Amino acid sequence: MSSGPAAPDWPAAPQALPRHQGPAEGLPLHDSATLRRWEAEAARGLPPHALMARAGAAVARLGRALAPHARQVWVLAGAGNNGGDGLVAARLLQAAGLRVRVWLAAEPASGDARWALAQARAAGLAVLPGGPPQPPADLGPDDLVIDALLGLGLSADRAPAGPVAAAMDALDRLPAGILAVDLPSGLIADTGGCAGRAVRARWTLSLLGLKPGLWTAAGRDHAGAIWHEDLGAPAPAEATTPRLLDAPACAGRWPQRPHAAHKGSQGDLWAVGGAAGLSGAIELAARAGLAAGAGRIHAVRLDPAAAPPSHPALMSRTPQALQGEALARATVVAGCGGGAAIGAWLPALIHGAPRLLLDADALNALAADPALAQALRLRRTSAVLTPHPLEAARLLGCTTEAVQADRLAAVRQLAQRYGAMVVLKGSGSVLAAPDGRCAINASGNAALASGGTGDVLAGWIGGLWAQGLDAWDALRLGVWSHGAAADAWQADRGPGQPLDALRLIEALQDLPRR
Ligand SMILES: NC(=O)C1=CN([C@@H]2O[C@H](COP(=O)(O)OP(=O)(O)OC[C@H]3O[C@@H](n4cnc5c(N)ncnc54)[C@H](OP(=O)(O)O)[C@@H]3O)[C@@H](O)[C@H]2O)[C@@H](O)CC1
Ligand SMILES: [K+]
Repeated sequence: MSSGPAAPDWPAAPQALPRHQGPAEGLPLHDSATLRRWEAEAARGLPPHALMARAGAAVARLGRALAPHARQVWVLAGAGNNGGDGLVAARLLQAAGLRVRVWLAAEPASGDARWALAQARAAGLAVLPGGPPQPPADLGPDDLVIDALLGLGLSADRAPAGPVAAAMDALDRLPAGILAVDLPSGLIADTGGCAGRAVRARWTLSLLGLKPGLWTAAGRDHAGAIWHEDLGAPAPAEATTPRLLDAPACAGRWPQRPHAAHKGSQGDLWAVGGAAGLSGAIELAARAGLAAGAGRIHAVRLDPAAAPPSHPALMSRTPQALQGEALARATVVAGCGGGAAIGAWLPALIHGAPRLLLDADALNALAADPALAQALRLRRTSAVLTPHPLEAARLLGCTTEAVQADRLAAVRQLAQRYGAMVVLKGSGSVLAAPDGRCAINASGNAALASGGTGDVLAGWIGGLWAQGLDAWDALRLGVWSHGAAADAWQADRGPGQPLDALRLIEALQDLPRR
């Protein structure tokens, strides 16, 4: 007979899934209102406390896997159901033989969390609400900390104060890895903003459904590596539910390159910009289009005094060359380094280019001229806009802060207002189409925060689009692979180094096309 601790009563629940598993169009990302509704519906068909029991078991199981050498665990639990999940995990981890200490913010109010507390106490855990959050003195780097302070029930409009704030202070100073339950406490599930502040976790186990805020705005900096546990009740998704844009969502979507391909079969890309002093931007876009595999690349300088492209495979053109047959066949990337001069050419491009991507100064021209916006809306074929937050704010007539406060809402509004597909760049780029589809990009890192990487993105998307992909696929693949190239580059070097735009193009060429 075993003399060790009793085996924990792991309730039956599906294994936690690594994040790269899901349907081809991408894992659904659910907003908090939808999850609340779904939680209530799922709970109706289950025995009492089943969802919390499964959630806590999944947290305990993942914690054991992520910190296999942990000897002790410190669980910080709030007074809501997020804390209840933490209390279930605490009980199971203790039953598995770990030394467990629990700090509880206040006496729980909900029935589920009260049940979890009673079970924990019955199992011998000393849990007294309140008191200063004091970590175990000998907590080491291999040990585990569980952040169960705040989850989906966070009130976004008030910064944590009192005991919860004190617990967050304590979490800031710990040597051990932090596993956040459902969300890093303080992170706003729907937007990725922070309610004043948020915990920086090493790992997050997202429960029931994945939340958009884990991947955009401040989410990436706070969530660490993201895991998902659907609690045996995967939330249903609709066509307009945002999707996670990751490697599986892009697999098999690269343009075809048949053996008999020739430059005429791989599309004509025209990069239009290059005002005096800004010719580098257009060259970067054109080179990226070339790297993407477009057949013929034309670099159009709006100012004859601008330097011609230096890459020998690029054709230097005047804007007058882009009309008639050439325009009717073209994929046009307009605005990189375009200066104010691009505005005069936009009506013809909006009217005549079957595939049109607007970036940088073309977006500024669009924001300043309602007639251009109207012409864009009336186009019968797709257009793509690639604003960064400041350009998005100009296009929406609001502040950059307002755009960043709800990036998904902003990109959806842009897609509706301009009748175009839009990527709002920044940490966790968000994408939307006028028909309501949207996505959040999971790839990319801060190495991309350097001059010219946006020009590369525009040309890269254009180069993929020119080869016959549908606009939404070109946008999705282009955004994801741009970030994935930076991730591959960083994986070789570690974080902290910026990636210059020319090296980014090389990294894009090196990316396997699977
Ligand atoms: N839905 C699901 O998918 C499932 C949900 N499950 C779990 O339940 C969690 C949601 O639980 P929940 O609704 O009880 O809310 P929760 O996150 O514990 O927060 C409430 C507590 O926080 C406090 N508080 C709030 N804002 C604050 C602030 N700014 N600053 C300071 N305090 C603040 C608030 O205090 P009060 O407002 O009452 O003063 C109250 O004490 C979810 O994330 C998941 O872990 C799973 O068990 C099963 C499936
Ligand atoms: K949490």
